[in-house]
Amino acid sequence: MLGASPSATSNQCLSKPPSISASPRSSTSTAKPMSLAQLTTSLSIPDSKSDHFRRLMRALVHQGIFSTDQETQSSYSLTPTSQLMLPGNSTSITQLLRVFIDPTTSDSAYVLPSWLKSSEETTKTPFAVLHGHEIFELADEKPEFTKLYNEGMASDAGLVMDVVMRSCRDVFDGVESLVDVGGGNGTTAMTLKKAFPEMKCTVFDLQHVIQDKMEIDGVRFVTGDFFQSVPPASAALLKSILHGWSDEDCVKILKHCKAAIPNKDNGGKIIIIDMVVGAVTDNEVNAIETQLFSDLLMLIAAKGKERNESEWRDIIFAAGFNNYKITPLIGLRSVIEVYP
Ligand SMILES: C[S@@+](CC[C@H](N)C(=O)[O-])C[C@H]1O[C@@H](n2cnc3c(N)ncnc32)[C@H](O)[C@@H]1O
Ligand SMILES: O=c1cc(-c2ccc(O)cc2)oc2c(O)c(O)ccc12
Repeated sequence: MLGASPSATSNQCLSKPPSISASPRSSTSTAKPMSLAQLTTSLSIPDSKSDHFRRLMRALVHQGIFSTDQETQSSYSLTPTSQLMLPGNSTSITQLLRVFIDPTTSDSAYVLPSWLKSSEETTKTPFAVLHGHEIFELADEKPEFTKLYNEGMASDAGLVMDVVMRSCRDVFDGVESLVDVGGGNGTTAMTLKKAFPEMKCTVFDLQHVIQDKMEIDGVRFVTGDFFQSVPPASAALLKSILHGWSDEDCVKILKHCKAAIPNKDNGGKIIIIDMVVGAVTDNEVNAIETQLFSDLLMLIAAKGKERNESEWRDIIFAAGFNNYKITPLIGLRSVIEVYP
């Protein structure tokens, strides 16, 4: 077990959560329903396959990806879920879904049965058993997958930061400078810089992600390894980082973040955006099921796990922090503010 458990606060900040369906900013989100014939024509599906396609649509309607009029079932409309897959808007998560279904990711699942039975494979993920490298070590061998992965994470950042900015932006009030630890291509930091122009924002990530970027739209880019050190700032942001690492690794990363921010008397804080298993807003159908499937993705593709509050508390206090506050967001994620 990791450390003792001082007091902590849990908070549901979303008395009036923003609706996901109101989120995508695209003219097509008000698209008219389409008949089966219109769909097959626009997708170049021949008449001979029309009934096969209807069966696919029937399953997708059942899944909530599309809706149809109950009586005639003759036309199909977008749902809030499919609106999140529309191309060309900042909250589209199509690229993230492409990461999940890419064989580089999904084929790792087939390694799980033999991996579970083997006592030798505890240091490598099923992903690494299949590919010979962990996901962040593939840049040289599979540059197209690494590009897709980084774009997928950026698309996730577009959606999640839209929700954060509309429901919890006060989390960032008064933060003079912020380092986005493992900040990817800078989507999150650029959203923050737009919302808080006075904030000094730094994106910190591995060399193959930062490449030769120095500064974009006032956001600074710095290459490094969060297992060595983290650049100093008033606040350190960890979005979708810690779920990818073991408890021991998380404690190391958090300790480096603690060293990078001001101490208790000078207002430093860590802002974690990740899942807290079980912490979901009231209006979420199947949210916990989706969190548990995300945990299985971490099982095959990373050394981490999706954590419940008690597991978060253990690593936060083991890294020497004194308090934390959890704010569940609409969707699957929470914001965890962590104080020295
Ligand atoms: C799951 S992605 C999250 C990206 C971004 N925070 C977001 O939510 O869109 C993890 C990020 O951590 C970076 N990363 C992995 N290992 C790292 C290390 N040792 N030091 C710095 N960054 C690292 C990856 O390159 C990647 O950009
Ligand atoms: O393969 C992944 C996927 C993620 C991921 C999934 C869904 C999201 O909304 C955000 C991120 O994160 C990963 C990660 O943090 C890691 O260390 C390895 C693999 C993945």
